[in-house]
Parts: sequence; structure tokens; C-alpha cells
Amino acid sequence: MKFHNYLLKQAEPILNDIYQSSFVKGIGFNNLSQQQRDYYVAQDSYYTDEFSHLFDLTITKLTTEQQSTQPQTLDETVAHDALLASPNMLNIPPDDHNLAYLDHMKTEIMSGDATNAMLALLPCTESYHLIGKRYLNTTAHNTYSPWLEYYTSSAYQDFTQWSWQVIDAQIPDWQKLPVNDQKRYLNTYLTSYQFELSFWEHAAQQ
Ligand SMILES: Cc1ncc(CO)c(N)n1
Repeated sequence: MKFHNYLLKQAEPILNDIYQSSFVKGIGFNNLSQQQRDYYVAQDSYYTDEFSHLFDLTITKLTTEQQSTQPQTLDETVAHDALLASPNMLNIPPDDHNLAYLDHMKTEIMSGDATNAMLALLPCTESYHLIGKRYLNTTAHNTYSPWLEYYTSSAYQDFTQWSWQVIDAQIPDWQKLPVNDQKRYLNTYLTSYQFELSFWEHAAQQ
């Protein structure tokens, strides 16, 4: 089993909660209010802007070989547009859970090694791809299909696979990691997953 498969197995309970969270089901089954979409798109526009800076920071920690295979970076505007937010979203400031998530990633990127940095970012990339795969084509005439299509597109899939490959290459023998390193990596990764769940839960509560 590769390192990313081991990690994903540890995240399975949180990922199942994400799949079952009412906002994610709302995307899958075409059932979201205007207020929920405005809130989510406002939060996520802020998040993805910051994420691209955090990604650039992480890239500087990788080898030149890893950097050279990096797929083109993604512009998630298409995904946001698919949720048809109203201009009211411009009045919604970034919420505390969002800032705390970004803070967590930044701290782990700055204070840890390249693997720790990649693991802070991985739940973001990976969970959206898995959500897309899970709910694509579950509902006929789904208004939000372009959102699901974006996160299952070949460009997004390439990006997810590149992340997995980098992590697996960095830690080919994860069973042999010193216990403390294994704990730190797992904690960095699962904390990001917990923030992903919380991001969806806050959006549903609107
Ligand atoms: C909160 C969050 N996590 C992950 C992604 C996927 O890029 C996103 N757009 N927003």
C-alpha cells in the first residue's frame, strides 16, 4: 500500500461525513438555497486565492524534478460560477473556520518539511476530486453538474494524481517512518480533513 492510500484510509470516517454533509448532497442532488450558495462561494473565493499562495510556497520546497512535472495550476472560477451566487456574496466576509483552516495550512507549510507541506494541502485537492467522482451523474438535469464536472475533469484529476505521486515518492517506506514523524504527518493531514468537513457544515447552516 502506498503512503497516500494509507492516509486516505485513516481519513475515511471524515470523508464519509463529508459525502453525507447536507451541502455536498445539495450539490449532488440539486438542492441548495441562494443563501447557502452565496455564503459558500464567498468563503471559497477567499480560500482558493489564499490557497494558491500556499501552493506556491509548497512548490519551493519540492525538488526541481517534482516542480517540473507539476501540472498547470487551476482556476476554480468555473466551479464557483456553477453555483450561481448572487451579488450579495460580496458582502460576506471570510469566516473564522475558513481563516483557521488557512492558518493551519500556513503553519504546517512553514514549520515542517516538504512532505508535511504537501499533506497540509492534500485533503483540499483530493476530497474535491473524490466528491466529484462520487456525485457526478447521480441526478438528471442537475443545475450544479458543471461543478462536479470541473472536479472530475482531466486537468483536476492530473493535479490530484501529481499530488499523490509526489507524496508517495517522498515517503516510499512509510511503515519505516519514526513514530513521531508518522504522527506529525497524520495529524497535519487529518486536521486539514477536519477543516474540510467544517467548511461544508458551515455552508449548510446558512
Ligand atoms: C475549502 C476548499 N477545499 C478544497 C477545494 C478544492 O480546491 C476548495 N475549492 N475549497
